[in-house]
Amino acid sequence: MRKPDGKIVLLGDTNVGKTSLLHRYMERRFPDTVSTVGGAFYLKQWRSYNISIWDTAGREQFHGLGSLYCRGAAAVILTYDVSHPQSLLELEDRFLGLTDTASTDCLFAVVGNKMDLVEEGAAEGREEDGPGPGTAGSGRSPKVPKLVQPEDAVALYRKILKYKMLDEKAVPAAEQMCFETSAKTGYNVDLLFETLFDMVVPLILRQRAQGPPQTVDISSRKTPRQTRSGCCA
Ligand SMILES: Nc1nc2c(ncn2[C@@H]2O[C@H](COP(=O)(O)OP(=O)(O)OP(=O)(O)O)[C@@H](O)[C@H]2O)c(=O)[nH]1
Ligand SMILES: [Mg+2]
Repeated sequence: MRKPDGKIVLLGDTNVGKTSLLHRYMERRFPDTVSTVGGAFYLKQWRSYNISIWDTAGREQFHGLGSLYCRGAAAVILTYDVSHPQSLLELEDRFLGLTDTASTDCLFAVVGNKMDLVEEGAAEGREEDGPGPGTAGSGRSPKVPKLVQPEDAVALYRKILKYKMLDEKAVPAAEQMCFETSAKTGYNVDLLFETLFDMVVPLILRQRAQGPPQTVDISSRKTPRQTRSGCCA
């Protein structure tokens, strides 16, 4: 298998729909899902580049793995559920810190999923393959109030930039990086992934131009003298 050229990671609380979004994009389906254990990835060829997309487990017990998956990531998709405000708060409290291991010029997308569930006309798009089985996904679910607004996602995006000490003018605008999606209907799912792929490609090219990461040749270093106590001098 060819080494991926770039990596995108999905993060967010359990049940927000990370696995479903990835299935919808890669397999064009909305299958029944089980809560993810650990993580899994898909490889997507985008133009001449291989991009790995990592699905992570949102459950607390797997939290420690998040920063491992984020290592060197070119983009992170922070996912919440538009009918569940706590899932947006969790992104800041529990998940943002995991991205410290991502690439220094990592891009961030903030994604509100399950738009089909909320009382708003926007996500009433055609279902690509009809309703599939599953709890929240089966049949026509009764609408619930939309409890997280796009402005809340934009506010989180600004907090991310502050946390990362990034200049707002040097990164994509919040409006470009905050999405509302439905894995069930497919609403905005292609837009989300393909916008990110296009943004990640220049990053890959930049990394290639800079060459491989600087390494230290430890074989050429002198062995430190040992002191009597056995410590290194
Ligand atoms: N109505 C609706 N249900 C969704 C949507 N996306 C996911 N679901 C449902 O929400 C539940 C959780 O979806 P998953 O994709 O497994 O959630 P997850 O974020 O991967 O959860 P973890 O793996 O535990 O972190 C499932 O019952 C899905 O069918 C959506 O866009 N609309
Ligand atoms: Mg999952």
